[in-house]
Amino acid sequence: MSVGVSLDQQWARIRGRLKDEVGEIAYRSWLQPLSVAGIKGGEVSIVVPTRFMRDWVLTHYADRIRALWAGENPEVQSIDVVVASTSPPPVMAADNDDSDLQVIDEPVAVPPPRPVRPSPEPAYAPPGYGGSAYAPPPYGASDESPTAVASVLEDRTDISAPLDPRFTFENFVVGKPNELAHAAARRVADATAVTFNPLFLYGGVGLGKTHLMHALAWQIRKNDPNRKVIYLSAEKFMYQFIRALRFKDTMAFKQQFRSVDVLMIDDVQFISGKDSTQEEFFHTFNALVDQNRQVVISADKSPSDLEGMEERLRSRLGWGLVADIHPTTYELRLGILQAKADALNANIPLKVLEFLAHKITSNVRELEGALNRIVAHSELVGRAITLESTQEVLHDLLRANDRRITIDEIQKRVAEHFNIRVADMHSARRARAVARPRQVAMYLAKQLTARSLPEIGRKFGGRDHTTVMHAVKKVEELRASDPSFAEDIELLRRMLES
Ligand SMILES: Nc1ncnc2c1ncn2[C@@H]1O[C@H](COP(=O)(O)OP(=O)(O)OP(=O)(O)O)[C@@H](O)[C@H]1O
Repeated sequence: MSVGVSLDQQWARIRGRLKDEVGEIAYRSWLQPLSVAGIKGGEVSIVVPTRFMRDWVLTHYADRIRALWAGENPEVQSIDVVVASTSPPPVMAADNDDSDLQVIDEPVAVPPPRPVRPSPEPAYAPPGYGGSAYAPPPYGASDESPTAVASVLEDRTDISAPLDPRFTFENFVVGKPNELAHAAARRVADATAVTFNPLFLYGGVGLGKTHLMHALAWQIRKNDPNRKVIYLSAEKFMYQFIRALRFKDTMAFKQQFRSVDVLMIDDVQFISGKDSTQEEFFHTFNALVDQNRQVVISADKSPSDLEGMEERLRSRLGWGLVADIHPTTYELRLGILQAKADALNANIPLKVLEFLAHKITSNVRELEGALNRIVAHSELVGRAITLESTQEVLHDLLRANDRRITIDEIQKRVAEHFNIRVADMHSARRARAVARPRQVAMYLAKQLTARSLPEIGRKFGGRDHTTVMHAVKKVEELRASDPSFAEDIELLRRMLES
């Protein structure tokens, strides 16, 4: 039949339209590997390399492909999507628009299934058939790279990551900054029915997200050992997914993840910008939530702030309960230090713990590291822990933790505290209600930053350094004579330092 070439051209045009409509990444993932075997009785046969891809194309793109075909060729009424296999398909190469397209009169011959797991090869490219029709799905952004895939091939451990025995609820110290996240994790762990789904925990580095996730998983396992809980990092999720693609094993991958009672994914920000992993994650997530299975996610930012995440995923992640872990306060740091010192059975003077809680404000991981260092040092040299030895042993860490508080921050905090406008810090107004907070801010700027008096003056509406000196003196006097004023200042200082 002479229509072969025109069918070829039609398919090329349809592919062009699809690419424009769905975008480069989705096109390369799901549509580029498609090829057309022919047309028979008004039905176009489309060949895909895997069953997973067939399911995907049928659910996501079939209607559109059919409509585009009907637009191109009035003869077309339906499409059929079939899985190809190891032998070269009797079709045009998806990437080779010059090849002739055969029109077939027989149903597409579907070659026997390919082995599910070819033996791992060092090379990234999957074994293609005839080197033509199959283009490996792209792995989203550049990080999903051949090297990543290669390293993943070695990793064939259980899908759930091991839980750290130290990360339990019993060992988690609760304070204001983490009380909501802790209560939510406890509720989910002890609930018999799914309450909020997903539970989304977020907070800065080293503030206890992983600890809480593990604690939750331990608790669920303890309450009901039959519940299937999978905990893993988003990074590992991505590697598993890549490996599944690599081995054409995506159905097993899906089944594994979609048959759990509780799915916990840590550090989900890792898949930002990795579009194909996000896509898969999104579907896994939806499938579980639809079946009323519990999903728990952690991240370093709130769902709405996760850049590089697809909008629909971000909004879906925020549907349940979003609980944040705030930076630690002095009290929480001290509480954590005391708990860890007890656990280590170490005899550490309270003033050393207070000193550490005051100085190491970055995160709990560093705080713990500092404690371990001074304990180890004391054991090695056989001397008791003192404030002096602590300062000596930790001098590098302490320097790095010298918080650089800015004058802007001080002005903002003080203005908030006294309920005045930040602009009043710079204004010429002399009313007491404004002038006193301004003096407090100047005083704190002198105490908490390394700025000189003239520099501070400049930041307060170009005031003279003598004005700053006067403010510092005045605040010191008031602190000495008025305990509630002194308390206010102390509170502000702590807030700024935490
Ligand atoms: N409230 C707490 N009580 C006791 N230990 C804590 C607390 N918060 C954090 N930790 C400890 O601090 C360390 C770091 O915590 P974790 O690994 O959970 O942080 P994270 O928020 O997951 O960090 P990252 O963002 O790097 O993944 C752990 O050893 C953890 O046990």
